[in-house]
Amino acid sequence: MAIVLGPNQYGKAEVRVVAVDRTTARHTLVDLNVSCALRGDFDAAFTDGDNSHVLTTDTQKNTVFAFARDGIGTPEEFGLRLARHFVGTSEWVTGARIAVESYGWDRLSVGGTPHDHAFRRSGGEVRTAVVTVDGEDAHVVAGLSDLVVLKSTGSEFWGYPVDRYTTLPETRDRILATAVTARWRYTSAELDFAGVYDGVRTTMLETFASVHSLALQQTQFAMGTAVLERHPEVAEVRMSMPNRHHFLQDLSAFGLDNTLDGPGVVYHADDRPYGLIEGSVLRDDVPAAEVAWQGTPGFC
Ligand SMILES: O=c1[nH]c(=O)c2[nH]c(=O)[nH]c2[nH]1
Repeated sequence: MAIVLGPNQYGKAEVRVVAVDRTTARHTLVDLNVSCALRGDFDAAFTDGDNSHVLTTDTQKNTVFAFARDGIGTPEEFGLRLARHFVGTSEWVTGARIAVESYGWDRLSVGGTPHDHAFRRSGGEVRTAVVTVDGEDAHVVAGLSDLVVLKSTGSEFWGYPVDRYTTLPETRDRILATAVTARWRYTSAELDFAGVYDGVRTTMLETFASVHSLALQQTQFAMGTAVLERHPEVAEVRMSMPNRHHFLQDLSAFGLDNTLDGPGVVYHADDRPYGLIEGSVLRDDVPAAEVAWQGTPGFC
C-alpha cells in the first residue's frame, strides 16, 4: 500500500480590489473579489516542503493589484489576463483557475442630478466569472448569483404524488420567488463579455416573468433553454434556485379572511427550509468541458 498525493491546487483567495476610473470628473467603479488557484507540479511542496515551484500566494495577490492598475475591463477579461500570465510565467504552472465576483455600484443622484463620485451598492446580485486556463485551452464560465425575483401570480403547483406524509395542499395560484444562481459556459474566450452577459441576464428575467409556471423546475429549464436559443455563444447553463416559499397567513383567529377566494393578500415569507432546484441545460452537439467546472461548487 502506498499513500500518494492526489489532485491539488493553491492560490490566494478573495483578493478584494476596487479600481476607480478617474480619467474624467465622472468616476466609475469596479469592485471585485478575485480568487486565484494554480495547478501544475507542486508535489514537492506538499510532500517535502520544497518551495522551489511555489509562486507565493502573496505574489499572486500583488499581481492582481498590479494588473488592476492598467484597467480591469470585464471580469472575464481580467481573469483571462491573470490566468494566462500565471500559466505563461513558469513552466511548472500548467493551469490556472481565476474566479471573480463583481459587485455593482449605482451612481447616486442629488436633487435628480447624477453625482460624479457618490455611489450605492446595487442589490444583492453578484456577477461572477470563472476562467480556467489549462495548457493551451481557455474556458470561460460566466454567471450571476443572488438575483432575487418574485411573481405574485402565474404559478401553480399540483399533480404530485401523495403519501402518508404529504400535507402540502395543491395550488392553482401561488407566489413564486427565488434567488437565481446561474453559471453558463461560453464556446469561446474571445467575446463581447459585457454585452453577452447583459443579454443572458435579460433572457433569464424575461423568461421567469413570462412563463406560466407549473413548477420551479419547469421555469428553470425554460430559462436555460431560452438562454441557449437566444445566445449561440453559450454552450451550457447550470442553475441553482432556492424555492422561497410564501404561504398565505391564516388570519381567521382575528376574524379576517385571507384566502385566495377572499382577498388573499397577506403571506408569510419562510426563509427556511426551502426547496432547492438545481439543473443544467446543454446543447447535445457541444463537447463537455469538465475542467471548466472543476472547483466550482454549488451545482449537482
Ligand atoms: O415548484 C415546486 N417544485 C417542487 O418540487 C416543490 N415541492 C414543494 O413542496 N413545493 C414545490 N414547488
